[in-house]
Formats: sequence, structure tokens, C-alpha cells
Amino acid sequence: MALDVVALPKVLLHDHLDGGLRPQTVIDLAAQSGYDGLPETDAEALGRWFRESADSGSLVRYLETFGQTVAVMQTAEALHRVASECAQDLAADGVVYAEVRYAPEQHLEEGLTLEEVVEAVNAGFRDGERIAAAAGHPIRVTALLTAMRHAAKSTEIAELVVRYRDDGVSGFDIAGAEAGFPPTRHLDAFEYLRRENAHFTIHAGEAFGLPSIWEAIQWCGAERLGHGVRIVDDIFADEQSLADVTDTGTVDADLVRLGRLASYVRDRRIPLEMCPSSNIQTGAARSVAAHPITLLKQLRFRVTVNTDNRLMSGTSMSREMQLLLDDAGWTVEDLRWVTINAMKSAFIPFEQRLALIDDVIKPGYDPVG
Ligand SMILES: O=c1[nH]cnc2c1ncn2[C@@H]1O[C@H](CO)[C@@H](O)[C@H]1O
Ligand SMILES: [Zn+2]
Repeated sequence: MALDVVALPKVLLHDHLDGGLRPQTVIDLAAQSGYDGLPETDAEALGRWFRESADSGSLVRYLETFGQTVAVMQTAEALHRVASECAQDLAADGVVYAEVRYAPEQHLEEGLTLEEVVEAVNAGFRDGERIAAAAGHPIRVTALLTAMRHAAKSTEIAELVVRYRDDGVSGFDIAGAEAGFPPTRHLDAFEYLRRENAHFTIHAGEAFGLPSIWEAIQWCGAERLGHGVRIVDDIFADEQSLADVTDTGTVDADLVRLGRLASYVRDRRIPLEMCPSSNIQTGAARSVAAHPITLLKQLRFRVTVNTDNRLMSGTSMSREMQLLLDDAGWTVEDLRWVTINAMKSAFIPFEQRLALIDDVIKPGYDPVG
């Protein structure tokens, strides 16, 4: 019998709220707000436009597509709807716990305050959770507040994370174009968060390589890495071993040597929030089969599987997992492993993570695994 990936419990740590709207919702919200900049007015055509435009091979061009979603997310009602649908869509796909991120500073154009943005999104998530539970798909969603790396609001956003940490916000992130905007530009924000015992992840090692990962971990103190795929630049193997990973999904670990940074990441169990389809679109990986996630899994890095932007990639958690099964030699046991990895790496308290692992995730995989 074919494996039903949708039915498996899944954990999502890296998903952008403004990268996951339903195409029809973009159209509805544009009509409501009078925004006339959409490139298409039919839902199917608009969905295709996002996927094709994001398929640029460049992170900077990929990010340009967010202008269209952010434009229609400027009121409390719009944010509430987008957040509610996000929770419902993830739950329908079998996600049981998600950390969904967005940049509050990008939603102030119509006069909302940062606090009003956070409260509208939180209310939307609570609404979506209620609807999903009633439909038989319980999910818990927490928010990560992102600061944009080219901007200068990171300290303010970090303070917002601390203010709302007991009210639906589990952590902080920085995102945006990587080259030219090293995470150390935001050192004050990271130092503040560490003094406050708050959690944060950093987009690093996606469009830029090892120096970005090194700064994120060793200067800034990132608990997790958004993407982190370029850590493979610090992993050395002969051509044949790498070809084996692509062909068979396995590698002889004895033939692989780790540099100091890669060793550190593995030794410290630093979670990698990997997003295969997104990486192919931005040129950070060639294909699912050749994506470094399989080598990193094989070498027992703390790998997690994520969507990044469901709209721009036309994807879902189930689709990312199915691609790994179909193209990269993964098994259901691997899916169980990355799901538990992700739950262990979440920014909610330990006992809550453990309860989800024991009560929801393990029982969900037992019938098949
Ligand atoms: O893969 C990515 N790398 C870097 N930045 C990203 C990525 N995906 C989305 N964003 C950026 O994060 C903002 C807040 O959600 C988005 O508006 C987009 O600019
Ligand atoms: Zn991202």
C-alpha cells in the first residue's frame, strides 16, 4: 500500500506567513484594499506566476515576489485571515506543530503598530487552530518574529519577541538578502535576546557560504540555522562518495571528512532548517536528489525538513517529504527521524515538546514504522 504522507504527523519550523497565502486570498485581499498591482487576477494563473517568478536561480529575485503578498497584508483583518488560513492549511496537511515567521515591520504601511500586527496574527492563528481542531486536525502554531537583515529594526523586533513570549511568540529570526548583510549587523539584538533567555534562529548559509554560518553561530549565538545548506562546503568527500549519495541516498561515512565548523554544528546538534524546493529555486541546490540534506542526514546532522514558502514553491510539508521519498531514497523511518528532530528543536518549553513527541508523533508513525 502506498504510504500516506499527509496522514503522518509533521513538524514545521521554517515557514513564512507571507510566503504561504492561498492565491485566491491574495486576489480577494487585493480587491478589498484596492491594490491594483497583481500580475494576474485568476487564482491558478497567479499561483503559477509566483512559482515561475520565484524560479529565478537567485535569492534576491526570489524575494522580489514577496512585494505582492506583503502589499495585501496591511490591515488587521487581512493578517487575521492569512494567519487563520495558514493554520488550517498546515493542519489539513498533517502538520501538528508549526513555527510560522513573518516580519512585523513589513506590515505597517496602513498605520498598524508593531503590537497590532502581532496581535492580529496571533488572533488569526488561534482562530485557525480552533477551526482545524473542529475539523479533526489539531495543530499548535507559534510565531517567530523576523527582522529584515537590510533594515535597522532588529532591536525593536527583538524587544517585541520578549514582550509577547508568553503570548504566542516563540522566537526571533532574521531574513532577507544574505550577501552583503551579515548577521553581525544585528549583534545588539542577539545579545539582548540572549540576556533575556529568548530563542532565535538565523537565515544563514543559503545564498552565502561558511562565513555567514560561522558568524550566525559563533558571533550571534544562533540556536538553529535557517537553511544552513552551505555547511556542505566544509564537508570533504571524494567524488565517488558524493555520487553515491545522489544515486543511492547513502554514503560511506568513513570516507567523509568534516572541517571544524561542520564538526561544531554536528557536535552541538545545531538544527538545520532545510527547505529543498526553495533551495532549488534560489540556486542553492541543483535538485532534490542532489540536495545536501541527504548527505547531512546520512552523517547524522540534526536535519529538519521545511517548506520555507508554500506559495512561491507550490509546496507543502507532505510534498517536500514525498519528493525526498521519491527522488532521494528516503524511507518513512527517515521521515519519523526528521520529525522528532524538528520537535526536539522547537522553541517551546521542553515538557511541551516531549508531550508532542510521546503523545502525537510516535503514535502517528508506529502503525507504519
Ligand atoms: O529563503 C529565504 N531567505 C531569506 N529571506 C526570506 C526567505 N524566504 C522569505 N524571506 C523573507 O522573509 C520575509 C519575512 O517572512 C519575507 O518577506 C521575505 O522577504
Ligand atoms: Zn526562509
